[in-house]
Amino acid sequence: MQDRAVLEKKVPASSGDEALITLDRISKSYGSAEILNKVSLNISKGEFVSILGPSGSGKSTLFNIITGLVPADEGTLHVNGEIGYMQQKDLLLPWKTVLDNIVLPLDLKGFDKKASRAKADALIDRIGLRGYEHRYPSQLSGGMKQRASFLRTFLASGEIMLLDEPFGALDSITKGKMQTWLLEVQKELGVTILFITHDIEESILLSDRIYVLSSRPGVVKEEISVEFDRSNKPGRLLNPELLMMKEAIKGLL
Ligand SMILES: Nc1ncnc2c1ncn2[C@@H]1O[C@H](COP(=O)(O)OP(=O)(O)OP(=O)(O)O)[C@@H](O)[C@H]1O
Repeated sequence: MQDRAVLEKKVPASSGDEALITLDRISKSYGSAEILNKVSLNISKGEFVSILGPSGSGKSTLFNIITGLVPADEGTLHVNGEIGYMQQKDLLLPWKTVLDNIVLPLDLKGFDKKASRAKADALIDRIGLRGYEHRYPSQLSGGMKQRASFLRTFLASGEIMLLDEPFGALDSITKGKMQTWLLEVQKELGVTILFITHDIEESILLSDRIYVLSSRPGVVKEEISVEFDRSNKPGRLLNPELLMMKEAIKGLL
């Protein structure tokens, strides 16, 4: 008999490099289409891990399984902490102000409105939106909207963030700025990030580890550790070993 996927939630531990998410041989099909085949991966506290794969390799399906939105057919899943899921689009509500959008999940959970707003306000400077908190999403640039969406996800979850191609729709200059910003903010807030991308360079720039997923069905082809200085972003991309890594990853996809 096949194992059913199990979602197990435990109380998060305060320290150590324990695994926050562990997937063991997760498989998923839609009808006769096999989307994921025995995908195993893990992410420990404080890590930045990317799932890199071509369009249609099942990356978003994997996130939907981790968050419990979609059941897996086979395999086991352990989640140790609160997960926040930021999807490709910012999904800000156009009729609410930036601040009201950011605190929306807290309002929905029934938290004290004043306290939630104070909590968000304390982080508005950090996401570079001071002066914009009472504006509407249509008055913000693409990068600003993604930063607002990031803070909303962070406040709602706080510990493990699943980011599904958050910079996919941004121009390359804004994307570069957002990548630098994300690394800084991850360090400051101490969050663990699982990140979806189909951009090889982006995965090398941001990640501690990369899982390379093949297409049809999604299979983990390689797990790569990126052991380079992440504080020096431009230097990272010019590092000859990283250029070789980029070429090697290209060969896998
Ligand atoms: N609910 C569903 N029913 C049927 N097929 C689905 C469903 N959700 C996803 N699929 C199919 O599963 C495959 C993988 O989709 P998924 O969105 O997970 O890939 P992805 O790697 O995230 O792609 P992209 O990079 O384009 O977002 C696609 O072929 C998609 O059409």
